Amino acid sequence: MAQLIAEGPLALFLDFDGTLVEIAPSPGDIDVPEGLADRLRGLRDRLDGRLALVSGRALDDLEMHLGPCELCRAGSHGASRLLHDGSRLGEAPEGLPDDAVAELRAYAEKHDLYYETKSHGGALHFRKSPEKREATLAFARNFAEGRELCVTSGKGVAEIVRHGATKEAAVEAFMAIEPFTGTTPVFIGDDVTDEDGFAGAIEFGGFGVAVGDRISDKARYRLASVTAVHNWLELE
Ligand SMILES: O=P(O)(O)OC[C@H]1O[C@H](O[C@H]2O[C@H](CO)[C@@H](O)[C@H](O)[C@H]2O)[C@H](O)[C@@H](O)[C@@H]1O
Repeated sequence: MAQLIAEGPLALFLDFDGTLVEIAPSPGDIDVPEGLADRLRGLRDRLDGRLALVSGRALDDLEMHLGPCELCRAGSHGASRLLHDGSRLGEAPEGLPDDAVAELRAYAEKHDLYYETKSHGGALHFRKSPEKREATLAFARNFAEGRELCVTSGKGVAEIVRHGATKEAAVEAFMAIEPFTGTTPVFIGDDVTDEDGFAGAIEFGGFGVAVGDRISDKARYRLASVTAVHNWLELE
């Protein structure tokens, strides 16, 4: 980090689950290291404000776990973006219609999955029953077809999202404004949707860093674990 910062102005984009916090059996079970928000604010200051969290979670969910964070942040896979002072960057995300949510909930209940409401879509979690992966993804794809929605898959989850809700779009939105613009972006993430974030970083002359074992198509570097991320970012 110190070497990169010394080489030129750097912007950091950080995924949340699986990157800053360990994956847990269900979304509400994560263990957020004490003082994480404080340490991220320290890193933000070290980067003169050029740090943004980019998560699949809805922003209110992210803040429920982190506390008021005063960081630039994108939630809902990039669809909802706030600046560090809480002002909005771009449009607010649009939720799914009530009948669509009811149908997704009913499917989750019937198949004993956890349904997570998102401000831009919904997520069917099958982490506790990995054998349900293919059937859940097939249902989600079929559901999205014809509704102008699309499906993203992640670790133990099938998510129904609106088109354009990508981490690449989030990187592009932040890189278009001060203090990010003209700097070199680095995106760190562990999951499939982070590939879009890596693409966004590459677009602006930067690079991606993959976390964990997942084979990445686009990342230039790898960090082995959440602990390695904390060490590299000097968040300890
Ligand atoms: O982009 P991220 O910040 O990494 O968010 C991706 C998804 O994270 C959450 O689900 C994942 O983490 C859960 C807790 O560790 C885990 O139980 C689940 O299996 C994972 O898919 C979150 O619930 C989703 O909304 C995010 O999209």
